[in-house]
Amino acid sequence: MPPVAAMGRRDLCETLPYYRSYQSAASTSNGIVTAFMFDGQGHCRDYMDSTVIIARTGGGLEKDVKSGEMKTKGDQSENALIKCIQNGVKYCNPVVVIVGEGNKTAHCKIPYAYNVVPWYKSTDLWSERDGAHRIFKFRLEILNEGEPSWMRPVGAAYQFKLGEIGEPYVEECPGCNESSPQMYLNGWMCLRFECKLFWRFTDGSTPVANDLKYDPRFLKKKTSWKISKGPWPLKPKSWALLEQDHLGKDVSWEAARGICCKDCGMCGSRVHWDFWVCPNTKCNLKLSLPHKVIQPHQIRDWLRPLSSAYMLSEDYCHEAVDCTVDFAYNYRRVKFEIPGVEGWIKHWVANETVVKEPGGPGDMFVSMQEENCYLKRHSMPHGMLKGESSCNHFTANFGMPYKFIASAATRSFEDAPTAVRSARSRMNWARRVSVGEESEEFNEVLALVIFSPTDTIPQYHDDGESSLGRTIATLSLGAPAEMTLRMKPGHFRGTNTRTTSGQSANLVFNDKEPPIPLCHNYEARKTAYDQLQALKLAGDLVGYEKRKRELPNELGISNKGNQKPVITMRLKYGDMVSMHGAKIQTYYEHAVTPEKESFLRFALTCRQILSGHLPQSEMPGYEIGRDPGWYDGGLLGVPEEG
Ligand SMILES: O=C(O)CCC(=O)C(=O)O
Ligand SMILES: [Fe+2]
Repeated sequence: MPPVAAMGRRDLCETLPYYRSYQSAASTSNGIVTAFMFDGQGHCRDYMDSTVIIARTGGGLEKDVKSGEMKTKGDQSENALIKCIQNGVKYCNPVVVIVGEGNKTAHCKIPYAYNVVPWYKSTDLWSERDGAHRIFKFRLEILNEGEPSWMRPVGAAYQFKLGEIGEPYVEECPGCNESSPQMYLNGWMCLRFECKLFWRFTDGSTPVANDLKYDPRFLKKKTSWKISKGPWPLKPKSWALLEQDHLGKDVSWEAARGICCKDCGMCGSRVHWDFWVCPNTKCNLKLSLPHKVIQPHQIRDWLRPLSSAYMLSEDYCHEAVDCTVDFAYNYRRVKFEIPGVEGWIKHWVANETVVKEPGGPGDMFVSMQEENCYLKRHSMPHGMLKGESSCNHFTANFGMPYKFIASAATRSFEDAPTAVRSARSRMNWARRVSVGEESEEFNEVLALVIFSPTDTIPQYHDDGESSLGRTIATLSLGAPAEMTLRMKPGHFRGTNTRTTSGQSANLVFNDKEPPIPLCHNYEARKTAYDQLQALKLAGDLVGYEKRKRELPNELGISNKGNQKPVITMRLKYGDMVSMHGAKIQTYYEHAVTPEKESFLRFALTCRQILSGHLPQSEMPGYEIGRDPGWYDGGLLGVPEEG
């Protein structure tokens, strides 16, 4: 059995530090290749046994229309991968090999979707011809022949040991005066692409591709390296399981990714926030993941100390956005109104009185770390990779089901951690004081963990759909993050059509909603929109469709480029953002990016899910009662002024 294996690409790439390549076969960084994957159809002269591999480098292939096979498209160039292989030969850097179940070259049983074979030496890199084109080939040789390998066929005929057949035959090229080994039994030839005698036998003839047979002296040569061990254990120790000497490291994205089972070697992504289960059903090892609780004061920015006065706003917005500020209940409230969009966005900047109140954001942050929050990376059904795919961020949903999470994974408020219940109550209070007592109560809370600035989580999205009420509120706990709002591409540019050519002739004018101020070419699009509506009203549907196709060209509408954010809010510990008005979600989208790597941030977002819109099959099996919460932010003393 392989020392390390995986059932899917996500599990593999999230677990192995030496294999982080989701698409290409080689995993490279900083001029080195750390691992090669051999999966699928190889090249006709590819070779693989338990000690030697010969392959062509990937790239430069295209699908043959007739046979469906991948064929060489043009000359391969000396790209970054070639440099990495050259470096491997030059600096004696060993590489790991991963054999996929689709491999057609290995003559052994391939147990799992992906299987790790211990270290190899990169020994040779040379050029050949494939039809009229140049290709690169390389040879790998096992680093430690004495180590048992799962690739060795049991009971197979005798296999020559490396070096047993003798040294390869070496000849000096009369064209370039360079010496090189004979690679094919058919005869010696110079395999330096630059040489005028490249790809020719000494009698001047050129090889017949399918007749070429490797010279066993070259194939089974033993390359002398002074090392016989790879630099790292093949089964990596996960960051999540190590003693942490640096607070917050156990919640870094690197620690959150995946774990290699210490018992069976199966790689598995970390799907649950607080535990890990081996995906190998014959093993099922379950590990609880240690976490050192981060106290609120440990992530405060000492350049921005908290006090019981009103804290600063570090927000900014487009000059056309109407921005007003008021001070209430210990919050500086910055209200943004976007031209043409009914509703508002309000940033509630919290002070120390709020953050430190008993049961307040400080205690909630600790509760989210100490209590069972059921946080999980939910699966993405239409992933492109082999095996399971999932979102990068950990979420948990409580109360009514919400679009991002299957109803089966939603839990009742009775099951929710204290922080989730008090967040609901706190945000219901904020809703009552800013929208009105009679507004619909929040009946759903989505908890979300964000910790890596490289992963803007969630990516630009809106929080609106027909089953949602008009108000959304979110509470930030932990490290600061930046929330940005921008107009959706289709509304900003005036077309939803995507064309690969980017030609405006193929685009269709977007008239689902009228254009609004701040969109591209507003005035002209508004006039065009009114004309289109008039055609529709007059029943001229042919004219209407024709105009929809003519307008993008006339108005210079393209489907390229992204629009800039119109509102940027720096969300700090205990801050809330409320958004009121359905059209904000129709026209605008938002994203939240954490600022500091490795430091934890939770967002608790409340929504009103209108039950009438959910099919009976998606209704939860529990009652969602009224919020029993008592929270009243008005009971806290406010800063004294004057
Ligand atoms: O991270 C946040 O503060 C907001 C998260 C969000 O946009 C959402 O849950 O829909
Ligand atoms: Fe959102």
